[in-house]
Amino acid sequence: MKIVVSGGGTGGHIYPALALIREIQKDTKDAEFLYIGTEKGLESKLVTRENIPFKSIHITGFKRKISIENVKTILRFFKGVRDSKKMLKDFKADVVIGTGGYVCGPVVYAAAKLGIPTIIHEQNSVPGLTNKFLSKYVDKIAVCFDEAKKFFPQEKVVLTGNPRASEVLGNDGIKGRLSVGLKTNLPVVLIVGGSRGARPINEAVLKSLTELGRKPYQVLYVTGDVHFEEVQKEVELIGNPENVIIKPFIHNMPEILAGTDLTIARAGATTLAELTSLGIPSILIPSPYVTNNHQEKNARSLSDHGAAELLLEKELTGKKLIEHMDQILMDDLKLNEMKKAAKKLGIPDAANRLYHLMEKLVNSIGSK
Ligand SMILES: CC(=O)N[C@H]1[C@@H](OP(=O)(O)OP(=O)(O)OC[C@H]2O[C@@H](n3ccc(=O)[nH]c3=O)[C@H](O)[C@@H]2O)O[C@H](CO)[C@@H](O)[C@@H]1O
Repeated sequence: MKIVVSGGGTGGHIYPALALIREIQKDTKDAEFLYIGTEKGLESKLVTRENIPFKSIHITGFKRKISIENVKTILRFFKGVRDSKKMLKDFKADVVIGTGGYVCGPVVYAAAKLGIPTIIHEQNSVPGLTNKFLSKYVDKIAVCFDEAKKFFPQEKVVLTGNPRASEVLGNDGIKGRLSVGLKTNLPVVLIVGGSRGARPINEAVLKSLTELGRKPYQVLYVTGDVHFEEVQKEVELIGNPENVIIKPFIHNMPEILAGTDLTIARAGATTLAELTSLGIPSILIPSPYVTNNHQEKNARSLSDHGAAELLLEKELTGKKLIEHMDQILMDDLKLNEMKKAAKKLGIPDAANRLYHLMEKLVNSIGSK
């Protein structure tokens, strides 16, 4: 089977696509893949390092305000559709799956117009602009939250969960810890601001750095690639405590998560799928800068069930961060309750569910 996957911009759209590819590769040697993304998005780096054939189109996102840029985006969209059609025909795609981000718009639309079976995967509880647009044209819509169903045509929607939830299972946490220089005998707090890092989280962590150095736990603090140098400069002035390891980006996140006791993160949907699948307690600081405030809604779907604590960015300080961490890590009962609550919300077989949906769709169309 020839499978085209498209999704990009940020890790939250790319890692689910990669996890689906790996699930299919585990099951069959007969699948061929083509990933269509943009050169500028994180996908051009992440996909090529996995040795998956990658092609790009040029496309930008819509601005919410009326602007001349939007006219250019419309022109780029139609050019993107033409380029995608050519790529899909040359590759002879049997099915096309979009995992979100604006690059999916022209690719999945082109596939639908060519009569190729199409699926979109929506990670969030509130869908993005591209998936809402595409929902009219695609055959199936895979969602990760029941709350997301109401935004789409009912006959197309299936709850699959996020394939990344499956991929993070069964990894070696000790190997993960050793890979970044963490000790094996102390609890680990992972601090990460989503795939691109988050300045407000970085500021709060820097304010609490000295205090963190006195704690009976260790911290893996991931700054985000673009913020790393700036953070390092500050750290040189403050001093880097021995129990705090600082990295720009983590490429072996499944192993790292397997060795993590508590996570402090933004509330990107893919991160949340990983945390619930593994049953990792978290303190979530949703980004208020996203469409329809969807990260807060994502976060509440965990915090309402006791799987996470919600800390709004407007209330975020270094002191608050440490208080929350201490309260959870110093209380075994609470930690265990949160673990159990998180695990209950996970969909660990999500990759298989999405793969199955894809196979069923291709077979049903093939037999018409
Ligand atoms: C600002 C923005 O628009 N963010 C969106 C984006 O977030 P973002 O790209 O930050 O997505 P998520 O937090 O959902 O997922 C990040 C992914 O990157 C991985 N990772 C992260 C850091 C790192 O160093 N290494 C690493 O591998 C995580 O394990 C996870 O698989 O997509 C999500 C999923 O649609 C949305 O919910 C978010 O609102």
